[in-house]
Amino acid sequence: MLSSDFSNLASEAHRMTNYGADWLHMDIMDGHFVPNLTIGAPIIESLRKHTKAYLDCHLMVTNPLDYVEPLGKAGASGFTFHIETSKDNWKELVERISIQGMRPGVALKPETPIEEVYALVEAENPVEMVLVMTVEPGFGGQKFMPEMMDKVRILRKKYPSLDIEVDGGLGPSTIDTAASAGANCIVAGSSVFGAPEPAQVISLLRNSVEKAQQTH
Ligand SMILES: O=C(CO)[C@H](O)[C@H](O)COP(=O)(O)O
Ligand SMILES: [Fe+2]
Repeated sequence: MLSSDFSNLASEAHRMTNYGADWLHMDIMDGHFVPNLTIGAPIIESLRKHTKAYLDCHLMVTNPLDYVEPLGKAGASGFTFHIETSKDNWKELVERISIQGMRPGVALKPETPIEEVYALVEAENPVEMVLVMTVEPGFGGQKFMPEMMDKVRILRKKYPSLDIEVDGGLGPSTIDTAASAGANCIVAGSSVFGAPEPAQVISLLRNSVEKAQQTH
């Protein structure tokens, strides 16, 4: 939703779910962890009144713990924090996210090694999704980094049933690379919002993932 018209968020959300989107990816940025500022819990709360869609919140903030309760109460569905901000308190974070009824996920920046998330996937209270950033976090419309696919391949081999999300620069020209590496949750902002027929792009992305899953 980073590429949506923020002044018409509810109608943009309806537009995307009608076009076939399964989830709405909500980029929460604090102007500190990343040099951009977007939305927070009040806007998620407002949007929740207009849609039943899964709100997949991606926390690009320095203190994700501060956002758990507000976002849980606002009706967020998934809460994905960055490992770079949470090396010392991820266990507490995951536990509190689950208590708030949200699905915990962990994200990693391009320069962060994949090994840093293994403990979170293997924990007693594990994260349920790993988000592999395929651009530097902060802005939409950047170029996909194919070299991040090594991380996706390693994760898919190690954890066959894990949800692996890729985020940044995904669209018709990059989806096959991500899908064949093993990604099954695809975030697409500019390629969908910028398309003359967004429904066609969404269906192309889905088909690519389903085809790759059949051949795995
Ligand atoms: O987390 C993000 C940026 O930090 C966005 O989710 C991501 O960039 C999606 O936008 P696009 O598809 O335009 O690259
Ligand atoms: Fe994102």
